[in-house]
Amino acid sequence: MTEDPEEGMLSWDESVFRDEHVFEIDYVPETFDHRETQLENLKYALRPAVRGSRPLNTMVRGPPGTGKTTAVLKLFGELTGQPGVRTVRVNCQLDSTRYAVFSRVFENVFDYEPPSSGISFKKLFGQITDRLVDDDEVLVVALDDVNYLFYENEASDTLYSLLRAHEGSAGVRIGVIVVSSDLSLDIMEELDGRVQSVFRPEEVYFPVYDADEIVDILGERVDRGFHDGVIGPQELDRVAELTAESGDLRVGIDLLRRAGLNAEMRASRTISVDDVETAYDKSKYVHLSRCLRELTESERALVETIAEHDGEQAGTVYEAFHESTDLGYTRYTEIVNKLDQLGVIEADYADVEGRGRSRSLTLSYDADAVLDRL
Ligand SMILES: Nc1ncnc2c1ncn2[C@@H]1O[C@H](COP(=O)(O)OP(=O)(O)OP(=O)(O)O)[C@@H](O)[C@H]1O
Repeated sequence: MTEDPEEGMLSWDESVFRDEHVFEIDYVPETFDHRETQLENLKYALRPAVRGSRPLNTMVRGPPGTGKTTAVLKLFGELTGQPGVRTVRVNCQLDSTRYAVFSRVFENVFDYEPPSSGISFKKLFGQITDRLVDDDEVLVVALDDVNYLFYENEASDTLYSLLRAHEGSAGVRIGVIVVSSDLSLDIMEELDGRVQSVFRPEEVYFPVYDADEIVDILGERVDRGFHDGVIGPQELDRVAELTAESGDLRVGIDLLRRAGLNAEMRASRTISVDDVETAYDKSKYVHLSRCLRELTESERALVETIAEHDGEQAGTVYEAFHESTDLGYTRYTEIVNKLDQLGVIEADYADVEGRGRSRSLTLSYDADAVLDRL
């Protein structure tokens, strides 16, 4: 499409963006629609903290990009204004051991990092709990992406220390929110018996947004991020439709930003459906990268094997997988199901001549794109 130089061309200081920052990954949105029930349930669990009591522990689950972290950040933001309540969000991908989690809590409580020479866990723990008691503060810890603590075999110890802190030190009140997007991980099942007996969390589930909800949510971003009239309803619908394929809102946000950049590249003031389609060639990988990021080593190994045997029967893939990892069939099937559920692969039943029904395993993305991101 060509633009009239007088009317449509963008000069250097012109942009389709009113505020490009709202399309960035760490932007916390002002409005947070379609999560009323989840916020209510989380508030219910946290309310005792405001009254100076130990909050209820909570388990937040749901697929990637469904607003779990944002919900926690929003509520923590509100609680920060409340006297006697301290909130700490730990990203367990970065802090994946008990020591690292408590170091992060220490840093929040004391406003400086624990000594780099290293002190024993017991000391670290003691200093934190003493301070909380002295300051008469209730502590709420959100363990975001808690699955990483499980991968490192640190989950039970970490939760045990947090949940039983009040036993060793009178007056300590700590509540825990665990957040997980790994739906194949049975958190309760994986915890030691000693933790299971003290951890009876409230459960809050975050389902994927449907296309109408996505239009609503992204419409808000559009209003804040683009100048008026930059994207029309038809183009926004297409963005929502493509986002709904994975259900990961990050795809939609990235798509809007890239579509805006594409429009600017054509020196246009408005985004066309074509700008959206071209942007999707890149934005669709936002979800893939998010999914690959959280895979364990054996899960990655299977993705790699499937990439080398794309579209082949599950039995054939198993042989190659077993050859390279020595893992058995049960584990193999679990991983296949996880990858299928994440949308990284499609495991479809098909009739195979002479062998009855068998599953064929196909990557949902281009094999090179997957291997590049592994
Ligand atoms: N209801 C909503 N309104 C506005 N923005 C939202 C909403 N839900 C999610 N988002 C946006 O979508 C992106 C992903 O959300 P968030 O990180 O909270 O998801 P998540 O469920 O924690 O994902 P993951 O499990 O992958 O960590 C963020 O940029 C967030 O701002």
